[in-house]
Amino acid sequence: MGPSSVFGVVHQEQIDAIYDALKNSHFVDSLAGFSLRRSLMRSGLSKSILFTVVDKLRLSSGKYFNMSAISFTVGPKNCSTAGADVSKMCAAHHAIDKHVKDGMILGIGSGSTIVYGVQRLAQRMKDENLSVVCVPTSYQARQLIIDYKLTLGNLDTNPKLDCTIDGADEIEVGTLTCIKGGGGCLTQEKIVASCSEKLIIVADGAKEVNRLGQKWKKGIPIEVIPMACKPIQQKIEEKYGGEAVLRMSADKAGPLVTDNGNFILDWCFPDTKYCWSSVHNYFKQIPGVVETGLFIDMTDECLIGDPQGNVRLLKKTEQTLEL
Ligand SMILES: O=C[C@H](O)[C@H](O)[C@H](O)COP(=O)(O)O
Repeated sequence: MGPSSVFGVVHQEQIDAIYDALKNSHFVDSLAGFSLRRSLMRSGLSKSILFTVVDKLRLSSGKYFNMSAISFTVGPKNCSTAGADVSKMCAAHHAIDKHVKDGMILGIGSGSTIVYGVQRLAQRMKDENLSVVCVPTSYQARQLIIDYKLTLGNLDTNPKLDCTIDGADEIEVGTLTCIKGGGGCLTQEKIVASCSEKLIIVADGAKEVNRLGQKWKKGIPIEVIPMACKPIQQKIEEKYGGEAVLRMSADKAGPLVTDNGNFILDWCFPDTKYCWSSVHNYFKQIPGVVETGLFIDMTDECLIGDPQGNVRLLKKTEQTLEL
């Protein structure tokens, strides 16, 4: 156990891990500004850890840091997540800096990575007095837009978007085909992306694979109308094998209900050699299937962050296989 501070017990190992992950990162330069107190309210970390890390960063760089960005960098109990979250943050910051321009209609994706993007956008809006309309892809995204006082749009008033920035669960290098929906959001994400000039995916390196399914073992999310769930399950398993599992809610008894009032089947596929467009088309023609989490030929570029604060650009280099 580490030394005590006015805020309680300080866990030295956790502090060192967070500090090491942050100190050489390029985004440290962009962290100035937000009020310490407001940011602490959002933080999952203890005050002792946050204050100690920020003091170390402040001393080593002579800058004042945005605590909200730092507070989202690690989980409160497990500092091994620091690397992945620094990677997500760098990718999301880079995407906002590179793609967001004044006057834009921007789609805001869902998940944990996009939170960093919204934070960066809020900062840019303030610093540069930008005017950007944000169209959400989920209830979570809508709430983020409201919380960060961004301008909330929708597809009725803004049916054409300049760009959408979103996360992904797995990305196939070469084709940039993605699996999305691990957090239960996929249908609205796909609708908004389909209305956008560009779809930019932001992620950490753990999501990159040569073939879908190499790392993501939770299956392809498929949003279904609840009363059609059982027959859809059977049809999928008969056609392709594997198991289509009804996703259960973590905090309520029973199935997870999506933002659209539907269920999700996670199809855990037995192989990695599929023609994904055929699989997607087969699923889509089953009555009751609303959408699949396969994003094929939609992504324009992926920005992949690493724990050192570098961001790599992935472009599409291969055609998607067609039957
Ligand atoms: O349902 C969730 C969305 O498709 C997310 O964009 C995806 O799961 C990636 O989320 P995260 O950024 O948390 O890895």
